[in-house]
This record gives sequence, C-alpha cells and structure tokens, in this order.
Amino acid sequence: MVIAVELDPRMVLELQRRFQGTPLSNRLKVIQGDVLKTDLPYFDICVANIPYQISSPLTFKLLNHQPSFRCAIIMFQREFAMRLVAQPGDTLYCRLSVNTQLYARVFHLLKVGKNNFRPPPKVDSSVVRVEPRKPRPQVNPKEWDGFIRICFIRKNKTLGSIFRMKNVLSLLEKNYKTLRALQPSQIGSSAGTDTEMDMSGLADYKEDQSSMDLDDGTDDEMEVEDGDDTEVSEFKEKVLAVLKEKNFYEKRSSKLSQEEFLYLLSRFNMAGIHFS
Ligand SMILES: C[S@@+](CC[C@H](N)C(=O)[O-])C[C@H]1O[C@@H](n2cnc3c(N)ncnc32)[C@H](O)[C@@H]1O
Repeated sequence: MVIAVELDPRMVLELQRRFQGTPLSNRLKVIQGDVLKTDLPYFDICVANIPYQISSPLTFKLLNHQPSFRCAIIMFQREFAMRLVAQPGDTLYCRLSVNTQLYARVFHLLKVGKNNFRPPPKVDSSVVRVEPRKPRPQVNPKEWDGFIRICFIRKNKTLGSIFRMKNVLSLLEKNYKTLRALQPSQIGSSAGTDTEMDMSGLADYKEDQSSMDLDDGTDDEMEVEDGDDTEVSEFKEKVLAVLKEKNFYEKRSSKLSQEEFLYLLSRFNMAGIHFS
C-alpha cells in the first residue's frame, strides 16, 4: 500500500486520474493536505521529493514518528543534506547534525546537480537515507535541546569558555534553583524533568523545531554576551568541575561525538545541573 501526501489539490486530482481504473488504484491512498499537519499513519518506508522549505520540520516530524519507520529516502538541498550527515570535525558539523544523528543514522546516497531539473533551480540537491535508531535513545528531548544549544553557542570555542559565560551560568543557576525549590529530593540525581524552565537568559532562544532549520545550521552561534563572570561562585565551580572531571573543559563542540555529548549531559544531570 502506498500512502501519498500532497498539498496541491490539482496534483491530487491528477494523481487520482492517472490511477483510476488501473489494477493499482486500490493500493494507493492519497491524503490531500499539509504533511506537517497530517497525522501520518503507520509506514515502514518513506520516499519524498519535498519542497526544501519544509526540510527541517519534516525531518523532525519523521524522527518523532512512532512507531518508527525502517528508512526514509529524501531529497534535500545539498547543504542541508551535508549538515545532516556531517561528522565531528567536519566544517558543516552543527546542531542539526547532532540532533538528527541522536535519533537516526544518516547516509548520503547521491548528488543531484541542479542541471537535472528544467528550469534549473539555484541550488544543488542530494538524496539521503535516514534510518531511525532502534531502540530510540532515552533522552529527555528538552534537556538535550537546551544542552546542545548551549554547547553550540560558539562551536569552535572550548566548552570551558562557553560555560564560563555570564549568561550561560546565570541561566543554569536559575534552572538549578528552580529545580531545587520544586524537587528538593531530586537534586543530585539523574532524574529528568518535564518542568519548563526559563531559557530567556539566552538571547535568540527559539522554539524546539527551529533547531533543525537550515538557517541556524548556517550559523549555529547564538547572540550572547561574551563577558566572563570573574566572580568565583560556588555554582560556577560546580559547573566547571563537571567539565574538568573528564577533560571536557578544553574540548570544542565542533569535534565532540554523539556519545561524548550524551555522556557530558548525564554528568551535568548527575550534578543536579539541568538545561530545560
Ligand atoms: C518538489 S515537488 C515534488 C513533486 C512530485 N512529488 C515529484 O516527485 O515530482 C514538491 C511537492 O510537494 C507539494 N507540497 C508542498 N508543500 C507541501 C506540504 N506542506 N505538504 C504536502 N505536500 C506539499 C507540492 O505541491 C509539490 O507537488
């Protein structure tokens, strides 16, 4: 059974016209609507030639789809595709790479040059294969997102210098105090929480889905005050101790693997430091 989702009613009609009366017609179901707003039914394979402006939200939607599918073969704008597959140390390695690769293995399959289209568009394309990881990693998505946003404030700076930033420390301290006030017994444990906390301390904080935008893939870095808080606070020492414990202090996000990010987040959480 093939389920197609198409926004344009004229395309839907054309598709139905072509299949009507053929032996295959009862094996095609066409849903007319916005794929981003459609409750997708169960599927095991997704094949899509999408408008590139929905690349990020669609990727996110697919990665959150349950039960997860076997694989998706999707054509993206070349640069977006290269960000999806980028590995630590690659120039294009960014928040999009880390967030996607947390939930899926992504493979670059083939390049599709712009001259394959008439009229040629401005950008080249690439086809990628997305395979959700099974089992799905057990990570609190808000906690992960908050943590990765901070790590990529300046992806080529050391984590030590990022976590010494005034705004970062005050945000984390605020979260720490809120959590302590709410759940005194859980401080110091690795328990996650769904409690929403204040992220407004970081200028340019956007909603969850924007972490997959091509825009912010181009420049992952947030606008934050760079000032170093020279006042040695107890909380600051606590944060820096986590980084120093396994030599993350001198490391840079641009070179950290998925496993290292997961490990560091778990160490922060164990110290009662939370990001959401
Ligand atoms: C790049 S074209 C691909 C057309 C055709 N599927 C093909 O492969 O030749 C993208 C198609 O997605 C449709 N589309 C655009 N936004 C959509 C959305 N949010 N949900 C579903 N379909 C959408 C457009 O109407 C268009 O037909």
